[in-house]
Amino acid sequence: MLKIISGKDVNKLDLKYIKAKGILSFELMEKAAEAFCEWYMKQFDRKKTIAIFCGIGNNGGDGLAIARMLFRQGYKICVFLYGDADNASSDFKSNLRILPSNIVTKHLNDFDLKKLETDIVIDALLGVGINKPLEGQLLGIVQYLSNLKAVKIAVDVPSGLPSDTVLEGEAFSADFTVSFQFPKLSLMFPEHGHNIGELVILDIGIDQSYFKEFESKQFYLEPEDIKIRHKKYHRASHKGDYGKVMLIGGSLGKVGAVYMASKGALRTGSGLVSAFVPKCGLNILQASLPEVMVEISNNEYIIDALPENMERFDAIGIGPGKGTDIKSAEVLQKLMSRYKKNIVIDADAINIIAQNEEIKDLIRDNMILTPHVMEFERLVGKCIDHTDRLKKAIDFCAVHKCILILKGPNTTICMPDGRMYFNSTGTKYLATGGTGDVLTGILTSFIGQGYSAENAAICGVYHHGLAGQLASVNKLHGTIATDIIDKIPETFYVLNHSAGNF
Ligand SMILES: NC(=O)C1=CN([C@@H]2O[C@H](COP(=O)(O)OP(=O)(O)OC[C@H]3O[C@@H](n4cnc5c(N)ncnc54)[C@H](O)[C@@H]3O)[C@@H](O)[C@H]2O)[C@H](O)CC1
Ligand SMILES: [K+]
Repeated sequence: MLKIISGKDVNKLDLKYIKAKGILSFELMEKAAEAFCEWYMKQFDRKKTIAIFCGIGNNGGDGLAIARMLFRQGYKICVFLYGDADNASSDFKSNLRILPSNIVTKHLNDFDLKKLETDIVIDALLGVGINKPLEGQLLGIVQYLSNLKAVKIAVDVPSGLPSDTVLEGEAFSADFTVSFQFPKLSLMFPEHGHNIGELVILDIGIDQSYFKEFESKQFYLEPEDIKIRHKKYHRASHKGDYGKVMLIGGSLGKVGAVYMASKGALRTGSGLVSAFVPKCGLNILQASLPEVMVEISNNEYIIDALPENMERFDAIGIGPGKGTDIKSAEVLQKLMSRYKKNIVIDADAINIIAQNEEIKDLIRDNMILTPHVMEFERLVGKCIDHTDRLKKAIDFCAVHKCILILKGPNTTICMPDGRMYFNSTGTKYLATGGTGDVLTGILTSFIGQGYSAENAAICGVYHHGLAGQLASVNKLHGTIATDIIDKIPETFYVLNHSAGNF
């Protein structure tokens, strides 16, 4: 798990580390540049021309070190400087001194960017040291480079993006953002999706123990965090050990949602999965998913009653395809007040809660809510931006003592005590109908298998994102929710047979 600290603390963190290790800050910059080059060389061949844009701070220093290292590996490099080198950081100056003299180096004051021809742009103009929005010449440069037909890579953060808050004005638009040691908080914000591109986090060796003194309850999930939470089963485990769960949902035309949630639960490993649907869902589910036991409500088209003897189940997921009519609302209210084990609340069940304060008051510590951004704002009101959204999410959890999973890029698990876990798996291809239903099934399954609600949320979100990644490898924008379900089992295999991030 990587602690996400403020960009303002990065300098302090570096100092602490270099002091403890007895190394120079220059050497830490070398490590960062080496990590970047190792990643870069795996992605791009030597034929591609590279233009590296360097400011005069340490981000620019990284850029110069990267230029030197890639040049020595036979890559075609041109360096562009911005700012007065006399005022540069000392590690920038050291790197400029040792920049091989046969690297073409130009100052942006003396170069007409329209003449630039390059395959790759590396942006090392500004990092976490930004102290005001971009303006003037620098803004013009960033705008020009953002629109260039080239592969664009941002070092640490896209230049112009503040590390912890929402962007004011403009920032570099990257295809890849390669951030050092931990993702800066703003890289988690949906508002910055088009600035960040694909996010890569590189370890530069600063151990988590150095992060202890920096106040933060925000974390970025890593594969190890999931593996240590997995329950171990033995050779004589029986289906009772894998849990008995129920998924409640569906209405006329939306029975597929319960199908996906139920199949998601089965593929996550539940021992027994039951679905509770309106009558119209019975034949559909029995025919399409014979592994699921189907129970029906009295009404043909909507859920108008609760299943008998709900305590049979180890966990219940409710919401997918359910509808928001009054009868459904009553059913939800009864479930939330009577069922004492864990409940996963999704989709229309969240929409019902958003419209009914009395039901909202029933949210308790045994519940996990899984809204996407729009559902969340229905629940808490319009949010100004993602900073506001995250604050409201944490306040919501503190008041109701529940877990809230805010779905989106870097889906965020918010805990009642203020902790936030940002997911590191997932893909833009998950943004398609039904994927939320799959998550409900996965979460309900994990809880049914005996995971704590917290561990179920962490593992569930991670596996769901990874299944999305695996499913979309060849299908890209054609990936659909049922493809993701089919990849769930493989996520356990992939996770257990690999090291590092995905
Ligand atoms: N542990 C790590 O992650 C490491 C990170 N490294 C890199 O260092 C930068 C941060 O470097 P810093 O010198 O603190 O700041 P910057 O390079 O981002 O910029 C400072 C520079 O820019 C001027 N400035 C600020 N805002 C503006 C603006 N809007 N317009 C123009 N100029 C601006 C400011 O006055 C300074 O002169 C981090 O991101 C990493 O890339 C290290 O390599 C080591 C390890
Ligand atoms: K940058």
